[in-house]
Amino acid sequence: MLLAIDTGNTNIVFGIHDGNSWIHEWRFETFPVKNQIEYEMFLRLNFLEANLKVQQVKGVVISSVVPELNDILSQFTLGLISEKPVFVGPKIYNQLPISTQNPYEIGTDLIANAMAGYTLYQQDIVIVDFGTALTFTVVDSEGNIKGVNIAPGLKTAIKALVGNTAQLPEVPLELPDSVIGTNTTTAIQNGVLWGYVAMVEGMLDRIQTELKKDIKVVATGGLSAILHPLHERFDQVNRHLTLEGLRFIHKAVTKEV
Ligand SMILES: Nc1ncnc2c1ncn2[C@@H]1O[C@H](COP(=O)(O)OP(=O)(O)O)[C@@H](O)[C@H]1O
Ligand SMILES: CC(C)(COP(=O)(O)O)[C@@H](O)C(=O)NCCC(=O)O
Ligand SMILES: [K+]
Repeated sequence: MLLAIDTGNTNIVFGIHDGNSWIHEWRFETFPVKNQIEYEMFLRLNFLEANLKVQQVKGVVISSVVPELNDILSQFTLGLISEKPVFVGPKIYNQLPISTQNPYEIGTDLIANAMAGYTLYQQDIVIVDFGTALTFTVVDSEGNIKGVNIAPGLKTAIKALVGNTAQLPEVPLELPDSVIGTNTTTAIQNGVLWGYVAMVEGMLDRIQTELKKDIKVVATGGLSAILHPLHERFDQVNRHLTLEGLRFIHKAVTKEV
């Protein structure tokens, strides 16, 4: 069994892969940061509930875009599992079939997304990740990461709006049927959510125009289901794409299946 840890700015996702599929996915909020023992307790409890033994884990792979957590994460996994974790970062990039122009200026979750996109499809692809940030990662059919675009994620955009205005409230992340808002709630929902539908469509169009070719689009991330009108524009929504990428990275680095 493989334990893959995807540490984002909102959630730490712990995925357990049994060689065939992701049999468990546990989410733990990233902030406030906890100590080693709390992460260990969280995992041990989940293992217990899932009727699994920690000793069944034969490999660990970790991505973190929250540097203050890096040491805590590798330390606590070493306390549980003697296998040294594969920590995604520039030091291991030369062992991967993908390449990036700027290894110190790309999130390791985006490296994982690119690795999954390349390994699964081996064609020009853009991965749209709806997390705390909304990211577009463009990878060509040879595995070269052409570039990345970063925008505020859906919740992040609404939080910024609410935080910077006196009268605007938090609203549910639901797309109204009519694109013209008729009250405060639908005004914000339309402005942000339909606005983001248009932004994602426009961004994909511009990427294709610049590359002068059709490019496959795969969506992932906790908020990938919200903008459902985009789903006809996506070739696929794959909620496990980042975990998949981590699994492929672990495989490439350890040469294990
Ligand atoms: N299974 C889920 N169902 C609905 N919303 C989710 C789920 N998982 C995550 N989210 C929401 O999606 C947002 C982004 O999550 P995620 O993609 O995990 O972000 P990050 O990788 O930046 O930590 C979060 O605000 C979270 O509340
Ligand atoms: C773009 C991100 C904030 C996305 O994070 P997430 O939404 O998954 O929490 C993350 O990949 C990151 O911090 N990247 C660093 C990019 C850079 O150093 O240029
Ligand atoms: K993420």
